[in-house]
Amino acid sequence: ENGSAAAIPIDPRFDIAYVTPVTIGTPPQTLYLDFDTGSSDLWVFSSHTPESQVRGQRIYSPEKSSTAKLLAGHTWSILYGDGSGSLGNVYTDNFTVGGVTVTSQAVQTAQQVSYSFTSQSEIHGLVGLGFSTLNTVFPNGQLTFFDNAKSTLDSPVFTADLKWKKEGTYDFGFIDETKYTGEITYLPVQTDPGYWTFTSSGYAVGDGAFHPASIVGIADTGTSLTYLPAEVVTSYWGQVDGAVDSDYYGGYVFPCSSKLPSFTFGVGPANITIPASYINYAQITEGSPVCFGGLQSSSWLGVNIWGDVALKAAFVVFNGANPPTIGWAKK
Ligand SMILES: O=C(CCCl)NNC1=[NH+]CCN1
Repeated sequence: ENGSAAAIPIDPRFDIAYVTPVTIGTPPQTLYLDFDTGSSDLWVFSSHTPESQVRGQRIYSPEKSSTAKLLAGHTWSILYGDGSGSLGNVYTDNFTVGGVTVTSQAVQTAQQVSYSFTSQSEIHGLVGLGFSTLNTVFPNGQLTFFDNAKSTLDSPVFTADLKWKKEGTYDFGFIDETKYTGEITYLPVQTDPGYWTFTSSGYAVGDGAFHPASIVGIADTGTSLTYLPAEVVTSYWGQVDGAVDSDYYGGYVFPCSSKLPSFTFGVGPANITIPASYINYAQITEGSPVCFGGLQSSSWLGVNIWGDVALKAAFVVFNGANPPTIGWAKK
């Protein structure tokens, strides 16, 4: 059975993250979760989360679900690239997204969450869509929702159609031809250690020359911005009046009044262009004349991340066949 679910930006001002409605248990409990191709744990705020760490989030209460079963002796603990994290224990229960149901999905209930999760009331947990090898449940790693659902889908794929300051969609099991233009370019995926890792064929700043390069990075719906090698982002921000790489603000900032170029990245023989407006990410604080860039250096990260700023410029196919591939199309 295929499915389709909304990807809703959690903030009307800028696209920090996108959440998608899911139901868990019997009777169904609805939560809004952040679908994250950059990790592989499905965890939720729960009745096991200390109330001091819950600030407006909906919670999953396994004790209120007749189909919930404790996965005895199993725990989990995850740390994300941005320093946020959470930990807890594990149940299995019925899990439905956009009409696709997995019975006995591992649902990781949080017993601790870091402050950045506590402070974001619109995110009630995450659904990892990376490869299951990254799952942190101990002693037995669990399968992602997509790995569990794959065999019931018409095709072992899911697609991301994220949008700038608008609601997009995640589709499961099929490719909706109305959501993109031209052809989809498929690239090989390196599945070790478990991210959707692919190699971009280069970049261009605005209308400038295309620079062939091999940029190895991950397609990560769970990261807001895009982090690329220092020489790439330096050549981009060098074209922006007043842009500086600020230690104080923790990245490239620029005068909100400055004109930004677009950014184009290669996907095989094709390319995707990120409009300048997507890279004008946000004012430092409400009303500030200082703006924070959506394109930042990856040098401190150790990995290049094609986050939402890049993904929302494309229609992206996460093909879970053997071998997996990733498809990119303009839209
Ligand atoms: O952790 C990462 C980066 C992996 Cl290199 N992405 N996913 C995510 N989820 C919450 C914050 N970031």
